[in-house]
Amino acid sequence: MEFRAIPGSLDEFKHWVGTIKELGIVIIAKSEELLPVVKYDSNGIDCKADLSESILFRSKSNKEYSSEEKEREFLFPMERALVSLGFKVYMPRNCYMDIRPRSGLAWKNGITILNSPGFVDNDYRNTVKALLINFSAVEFELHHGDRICQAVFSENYPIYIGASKEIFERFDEFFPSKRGKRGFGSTGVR
Ligand SMILES: O=c1ccn([C@H]2C[C@H](O)[C@@H](COP(=O)(O)OP(=O)(O)OP(=O)(O)O)O2)c(=O)[nH]1
Repeated sequence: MEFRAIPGSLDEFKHWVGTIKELGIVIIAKSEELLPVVKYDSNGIDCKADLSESILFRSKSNKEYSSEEKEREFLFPMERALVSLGFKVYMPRNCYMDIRPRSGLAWKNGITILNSPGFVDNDYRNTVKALLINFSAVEFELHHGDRICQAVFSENYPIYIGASKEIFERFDEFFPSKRGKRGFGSTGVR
């Protein structure tokens, strides 16, 4: 898989984006620290936990932990958490993205992706998220920026990757779609 840096400034990006739409995948992280880690020798990217976004927990425990300025959170045994990955993605038609567990976390800590593989629709424009579950008997400590899952694409397009808060926030203006920001059961069950 081929990775290329994208223009960082908003003006350059606006100019560039028109020509790229059918040619490649675009990943925009909210900040440099949340840029997914590119693995040149595979089709995957490692995605990081963004704890500055709220996490939706379903707790089975009565224990309470205070998180230190959202630098860390605890995932209790059998608890699930919807964790933001701090980036948005655009994919050309027919391409989709899978969110998959990391084997090391599953083996060492019992942490996996509950809806594995998570399916990111081609027209989804919100922050990509990971639905984690702790299948171990002890709580798991999660830190901001931890690599918690990996993403793979269904098609072999070049991947244009960069970090910009401004572009991240205005992402759906550049890549309008019918679904927009809706996901996670937005269409109900009937
Ligand atoms: O691991 C995941 C799974 C889904 N999503 C987002 C992108 C996806 O396009 C959207 C909807 O996912 P899916 O179609 O699997 O869920 P649904 O329950 O059918 O939701 P909807 O009714 O919104 O289609 O949620 C993620 O960010 N990560």
